[in-house]
Amino acid sequence: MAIDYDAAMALENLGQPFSWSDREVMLYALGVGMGENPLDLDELAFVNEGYLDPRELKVLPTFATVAAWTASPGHIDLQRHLTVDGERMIEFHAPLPASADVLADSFVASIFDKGEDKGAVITRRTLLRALDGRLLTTIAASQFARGDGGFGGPSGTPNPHHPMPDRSPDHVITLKTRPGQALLYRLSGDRNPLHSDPAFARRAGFDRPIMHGMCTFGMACRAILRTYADFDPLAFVRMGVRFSAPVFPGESISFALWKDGDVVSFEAQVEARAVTVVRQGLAVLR
Ligand SMILES: CCCCCCC[C@@H](O)CC(=O)SCCNC(=O)CCNC(=O)[C@H](O)C(C)(C)COP(=O)(O)OP(=O)(O)OC[C@H]1O[C@@H](n2cnc3c(N)ncnc32)[C@H](O)[C@@H]1OP(=O)(O)O
Repeated sequence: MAIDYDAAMALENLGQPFSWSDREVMLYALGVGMGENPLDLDELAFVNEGYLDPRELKVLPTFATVAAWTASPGHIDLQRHLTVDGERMIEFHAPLPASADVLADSFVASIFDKGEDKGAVITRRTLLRALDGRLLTTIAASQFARGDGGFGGPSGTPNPHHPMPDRSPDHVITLKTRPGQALLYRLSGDRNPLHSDPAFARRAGFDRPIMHGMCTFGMACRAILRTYADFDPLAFVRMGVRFSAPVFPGESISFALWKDGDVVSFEAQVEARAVTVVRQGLAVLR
């Protein structure tokens, strides 16, 4: 069924409650590959509560992407198996605590028609607030619905293009993923069978399950935390990416990073296949 543009744009859902504890925070950090080396004390701080002070547990900023994973303005009828994550942009207004009760407001921000042979790009915006009303994060999540183009909506793009600097990267950080990483990551909320069920992945045109875009996003955050933020989760003001090709669990991802003032630009490659999997990466640091 074609997207009903006016009905979809009117969707909103205000004040949906969510909560998490240190268990969800640690499970998420494990899902994006932290704790592989239990003697790496910098990453251990994200997967292990402090023995002397449990408040020492650090929260990865990109935990925001799963903290209210099921927050939704309402249903849009899409061909689910053909829908992939296209882009993400998060604004970090205040630190996420290691356990919290929050409220989520969700809206449809835009829907662009890329044509019948390409798809539709749907962007949902979610605002996470503490119970006292303080804004914690704003998340703009764009999905590329490959089977739903040509519905007659406006053409355009949700986010401005962020070009990479015209010089060699200042740093390249290569992070390994494990063959079973998506099976662990999905327990943080996104149980889309595209990441776990080989038959479902084949229906979508992939010869095996692909990695969650949000897992790659969390790994980019790890690379930036390590390289430019001294593992301080509070350093992040904003972070965004475009997913330009799928990653398969088990592959190594090389993050190319540039820093100009407070702005980190980044791209990611799976060098073994010579494919750029993340483009237009942007992180603004305090
Ligand atoms: C109801 C169900 C909800 C499901 C929620 C899903 C949540 C998760 O579980 C799903 C996932 O995590 S999927 C994994 C992560 N994502 C991916 O791997 C996608 C990788 N990207 C691609 O495959 C292609 O870029 C692809 C396919 C995205 C686009 O490739 P092409 O068709 O070759 O596009 P191209 O010709 O390069 O460009 C056409 C127009 O689209 C714009 N565009 C390209 N990539 C985009 C992207 N990633 N996001 C947003 N827009 C994008 C281009 O700019 C171009 O626009 P215009 O014509 O206006 O210039």
